[in-house]
Amino acid sequence: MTREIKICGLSTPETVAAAVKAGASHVGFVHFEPSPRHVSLKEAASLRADLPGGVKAVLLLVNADIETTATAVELVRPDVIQFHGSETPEWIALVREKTGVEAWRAIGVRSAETLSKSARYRGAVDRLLFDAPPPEASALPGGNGVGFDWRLLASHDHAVSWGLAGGLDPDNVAEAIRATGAPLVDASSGLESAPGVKDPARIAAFCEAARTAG
Ligand SMILES: O=C(O)c1ccccc1N[C@@H]1O[C@H](COP(=O)(O)O)[C@@H](O)[C@H]1O
Repeated sequence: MTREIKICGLSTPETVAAAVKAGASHVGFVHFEPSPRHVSLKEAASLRADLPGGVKAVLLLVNADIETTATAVELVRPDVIQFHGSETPEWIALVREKTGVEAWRAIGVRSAETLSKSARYRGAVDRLLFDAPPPEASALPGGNGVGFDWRLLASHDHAVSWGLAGGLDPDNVAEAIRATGAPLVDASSGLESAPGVKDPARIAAFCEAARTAG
């Protein structure tokens, strides 16, 4: 299987270049002010403009309103919007219909029930991204560097294209792939030397480990 690799929370041309060089299929830009990885729409547009054709730009939004979403699509021209808040299937389907942009919805996986309930996004999204639920004390709905019980995914009958996120790093991504069969893996904080500061060596190691996982 050709496995896709998303490197998220990039904020500099150097780290975007490192992700591209390492073989990422997707690079992600977080537009959410409380995040240490937040980039303005102007910054995201500039980073996106330098991407080579084969690498997809993912813009991460959290419960953005209609104006912000429309401006974001117009300025950044993302290939994908990653909805990482409490966006409903109806809202996402509407945005997708109006913009034509591929839509992913992050789901914080607490239990097998969460997974079965995520089927309500079928038809509204192009991909579900299974992530850990945020720890109680966190101000962020994602990007917390925590994982969840991958065994839940191994026994789940996927009705929608999907990917795996949540606490992935160069040391655990191969095991995560073996445990879940994830067709796409996504990492952010596990590739940093400090919050919001991506480490090119960790990006390269993550991509290599994901590519060569058995
Ligand atoms: O990265 C953030 O700051 C962030 C903020 C708000 C929502 C999601 C966020 N990150 C995304 O969460 C997943 C998992 O991240 P991690 O690897 O556990 O750090 C990934 O898609 C991040 O881009």
